[in-house]
Amino acid sequence: MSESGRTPLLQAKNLRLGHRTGRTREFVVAIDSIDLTIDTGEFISVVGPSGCGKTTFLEAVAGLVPVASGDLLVNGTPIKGPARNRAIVFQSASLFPWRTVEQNVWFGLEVQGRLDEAARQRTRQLLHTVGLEKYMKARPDELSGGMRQRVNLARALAVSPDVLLFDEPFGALDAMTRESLQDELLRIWQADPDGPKTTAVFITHDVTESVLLSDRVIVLSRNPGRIVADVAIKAPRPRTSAQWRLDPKFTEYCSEILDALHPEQKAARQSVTATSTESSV
Ligand SMILES: Nc1ncnc2c1ncn2[C@@H]1O[C@H](COP(=O)(O)OP(=O)(O)OP(=O)(O)O)[C@@H](O)[C@H]1O
Repeated sequence: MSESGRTPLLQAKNLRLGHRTGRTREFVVAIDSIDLTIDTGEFISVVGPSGCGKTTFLEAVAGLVPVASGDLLVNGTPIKGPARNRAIVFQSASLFPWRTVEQNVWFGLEVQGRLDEAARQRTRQLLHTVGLEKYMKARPDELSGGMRQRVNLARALAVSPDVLLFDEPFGALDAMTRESLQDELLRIWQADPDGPKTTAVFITHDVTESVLLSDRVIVLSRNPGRIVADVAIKAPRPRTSAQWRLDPKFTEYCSEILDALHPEQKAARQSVTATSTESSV
């Protein structure tokens, strides 16, 4: 059990990650000496400068990048490779163009040999949740970028993973679509009255997005990535986007995270009286 009394879903202990590159296969460190515990049901965002190792961390949790040293555990078990209990939502929706929307959503269940009536029912329910039930029979090329990303999200949720990994899922969308999908994700995440069963690790460059969605925001330093701040976002759930964005505490959290990201700019930021909350790393 962790301090919160909840079961740790994910644990990193003195974790070091990197990549072998070039002809000499030289090891380049991406993440260094990270200690992190994530509880079941928590929504965690990871922010940090470009190249600090956010994607590398996510890929290691997905089992796509090996652990160089230290430990990386899911449910107390070392991660050795990809597994059913972890699903990724990438920046660009990687849908099969020849399959309909519903066939894309139930793809993971089909691969697992679980495509029964309950799976079809779950698919319909998820498409209703993401507002796409009318498009069940459509092909991906008939959808907008935002709609495709909704299908992507429904597909990841369909396999009921223990942990859902988001690699800047809204990064390629225009500002309005991004905001509406952020609101939607917030709603979906809080839809279960017993609390979310899925744990989320969400990579983003957008500080406001991290504060909007998360229970905690982890701030990484420049390459190699080390944790420089772990900010608990104490906003009650269910929270609504419109209400939470206008709360003065929302701006305070954004400033705290920006200060951790760019300590050299802290004094300049404090001298600006009217600060904008639309901030990217
Ligand atoms: N496949 C790879 N082979 C070699 N080096 C890599 C590979 N992928 C990433 N790196 C290096 O590892 C470091 C961390 O990269 P990573 O993509 O994890 O950072 P990031 O924080 O996600 O960056 P960004 O925000 O720009 O997406 C960088 O120095 C990068 O050049």
